Amino acid sequence: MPTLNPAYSDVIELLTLPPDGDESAVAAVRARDAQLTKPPGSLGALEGLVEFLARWQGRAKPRLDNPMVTIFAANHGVTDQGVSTFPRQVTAQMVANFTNGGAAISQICALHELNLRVFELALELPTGDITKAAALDDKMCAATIAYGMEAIAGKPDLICLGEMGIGNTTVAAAIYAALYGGTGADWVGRGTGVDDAGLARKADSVDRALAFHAGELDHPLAILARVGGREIAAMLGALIAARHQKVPVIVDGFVATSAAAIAHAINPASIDHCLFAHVSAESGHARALQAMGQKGLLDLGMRLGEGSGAALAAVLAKTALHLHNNMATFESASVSGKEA
Ligand SMILES: Cc1cc2ncn([C@H]3O[C@H](COP(=O)(O)O)[C@@H](O)[C@H]3O)c2cc1C
Ligand SMILES: O=C(O)c1cccnc1
Repeated sequence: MPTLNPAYSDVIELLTLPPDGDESAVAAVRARDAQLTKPPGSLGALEGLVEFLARWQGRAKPRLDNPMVTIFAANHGVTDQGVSTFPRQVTAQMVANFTNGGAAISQICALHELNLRVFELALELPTGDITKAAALDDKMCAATIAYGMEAIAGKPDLICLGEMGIGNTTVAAAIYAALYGGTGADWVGRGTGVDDAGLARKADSVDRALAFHAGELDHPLAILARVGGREIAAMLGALIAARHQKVPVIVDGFVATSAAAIAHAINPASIDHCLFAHVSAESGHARALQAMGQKGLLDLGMRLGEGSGAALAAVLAKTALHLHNNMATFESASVSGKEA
């Protein structure tokens, strides 16, 4: 890879040799699962969720005592190009709504006992408009990744990565186009609900951003700084720190996945501890997941962001773990096992 700003050397190091998953913990989970009063494999993906928790927590008996939904919030200069149906102030207003309990994610978390933490990233200071400037300089980008690493310090046993930032479906599309090729039209979707003219403005903004930064997009972290955003950098940091602290990660939709795409482009194995919660209705998400060799767990036609899809996947993980821990075994319930 080309020379990269030295500000990123720690990030590169942490992404280069991430710790492996714990296969003995997975074996222990499988051994217990085989004793539970159900036909083998009958809980399908729920069984895989328990294995996922065991592998990346490094625990034969995985726990979900402190599952955490994180929302990283930031503002984007590219909103000057008319790429969202909502004004930039909505980012801060929704942050207040998250804390006051009025947002969809607040209610999902309240109902299912998930901790919700919101991280505001200089909302009063939108990034540069990517059609004519870098979103962030490299130092700021590296510092924001570092901030994201700190954000998960409260010893969660699972984190869901979510975001809030008016305009951020445009910058996520720009990241995918820069990583995987294609034009803006291949990657943009309707976001908060833009009409056809808005969709065309989004595609054109991505194309102009790629043209403006041409020659500077030769490393995934340069792409993040040039055409990304603060919340995406912070989600990348959280994802990286989680791996090193044995915290499994559930990634939300189109925007959150762009942070994982940056890590994946540097080292595909660096996102092995990430589960992709769902396929967002934002067109482009399915394509991005495919480019990363990933599948979404759920397909609910959701296109909200704010970690909502990830939180619902966490609810399934909680259910799966509860079954794993509390179902009877063939022996304890005196149920006859499989015939040879
Ligand atoms: C009230 C409201 C609540 C939201 N919660 C998440 N988003 C989502 O929409 C935004 C991205 O879409 P775009 O690129 O079209 O601006 C992000 O903030 C995202 O999380 C919301 C958007 C709005 C308006
Ligand atoms: O899937 C997402 O992340 C998404 C879709 C639309 C708007 N905001 C976020």
